[in-house]
Amino acid sequence: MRERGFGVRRQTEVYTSGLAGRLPTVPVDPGRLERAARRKMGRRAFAYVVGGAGSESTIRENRAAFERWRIVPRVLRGVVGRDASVELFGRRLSYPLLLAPVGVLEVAHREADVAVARAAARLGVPFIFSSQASKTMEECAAAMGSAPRWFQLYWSESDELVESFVARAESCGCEVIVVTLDTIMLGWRPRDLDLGSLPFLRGMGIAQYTSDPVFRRSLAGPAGGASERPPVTPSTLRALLGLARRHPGGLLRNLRSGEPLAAVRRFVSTYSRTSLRWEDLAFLRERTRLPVLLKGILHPEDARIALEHGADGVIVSNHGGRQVDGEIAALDALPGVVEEVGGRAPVLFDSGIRGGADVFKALALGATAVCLGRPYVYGLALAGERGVAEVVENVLAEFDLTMGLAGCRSVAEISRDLLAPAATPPRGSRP
Ligand SMILES: Cc1cc2nc3c(=O)[nH]c(=O)nc-3n(C[C@H](O)[C@H](O)[C@H](O)COP(=O)(O)O)c2cc1C
Ligand SMILES: O=C(O)C(=O)c1ccccc1
Repeated sequence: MRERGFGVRRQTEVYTSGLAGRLPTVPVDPGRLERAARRKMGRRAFAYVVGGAGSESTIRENRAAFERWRIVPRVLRGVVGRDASVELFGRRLSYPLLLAPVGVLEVAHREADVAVARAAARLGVPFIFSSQASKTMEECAAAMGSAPRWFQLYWSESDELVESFVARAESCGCEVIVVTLDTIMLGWRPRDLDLGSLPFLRGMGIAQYTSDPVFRRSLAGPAGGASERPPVTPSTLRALLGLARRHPGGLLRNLRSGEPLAAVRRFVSTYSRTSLRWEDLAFLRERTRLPVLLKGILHPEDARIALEHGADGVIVSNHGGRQVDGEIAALDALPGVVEEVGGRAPVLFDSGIRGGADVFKALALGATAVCLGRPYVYGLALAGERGVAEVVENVLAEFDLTMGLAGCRSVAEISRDLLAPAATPPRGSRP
């Protein structure tokens, strides 16, 4: 989509617009970006996005791990015409970057996933649709033309729902199914707990479910709970009003039918299957010809078992530190997984990518490509589609510059010997 050298032109553009007195729409510095989003977003919304499990030591560790590696550039290598493209599952991508699946994007912006889909399509960066999206995969796909998109699956208790999601993803033109394995239960998140965010979040991020024929059918029967009435307290009334407003079918009719509440209850009881085991992957394998990628792999042994069970690749990730407090930094887990996989399949990476130099380090440690998470959500909160596009462009521009300044003309040249361990342990690190 974008030609080579885009990053360099972009940097020139940034300076030129700076000279002309024009400022970027969203802060370029990741720390300032996060702080600007905090000021703009409601406190529950921001806490949900920024927050993590327990003491948030995993979030800090994700960043500290990047600081423990330093880049050792090579010079005089002729870096004109740099090519940052990579081939992934039969498609050549201009950059080794994707947008991570992020649920509940309506907390950041009214247009939510659709704004992200438009920005991603404009840049040719694949967008991984979340199972917990605020807009349906069909709406997002329609906003993307033929640009690349993938689908992330939370494996439901219901086999039929899993089948339906996968079939819908295929018809929407998704090219890869990503199965997230680290969130079979939601982590312990003190920020959300202390703010009492549950009623705020209830009923959000369930668009893929409420638009699904299998899910809707399951609401009709007695088990759907549509006939149950909650006790009416001010807080249930507020939650119900919010829910009814967010669901198609008119406020009053919705409230009378009890359907929104039933949908939430059904969602909570079916979105995830804690009994899932390796053997279950065969079910998915039999139902799709798309490549299947397992997200949330940290142990090298699990990477090996994943390939034995027919996975087409893995994503090394700790869910941005949102699931297990005290977990290994995703970047520290990367080399072990890369070694175990031994080039047999792509190894993607996320958790802690904040700028282009981070992309470079992850690639030097063996990642095939990386996923950007929270930063694009902050761009979305600040300026919708344009904000997302700017955040992504900034990461790409910095990556392109880092490549060139480190003496690399292609992604294949980003090798392990261009990194050295930091001589001193990291002091504070940027968020
Ligand atoms: C608000 C929020 C919601 C998320 N929702 C999902 C999701 O629905 N599915 C999923 O696989 N990962 C989800 N993730 C995890 C991201 O895909 C990714 O692993 C994580 O954001 C990477 O960490 P980073 O943002 O610190 O770089 C979510 C992350 C955040 C911050
Ligand atoms: O918050 C998350 O990180 C996430 O992945 C999720 C999981 C289930 C429901 C909503 C979000």
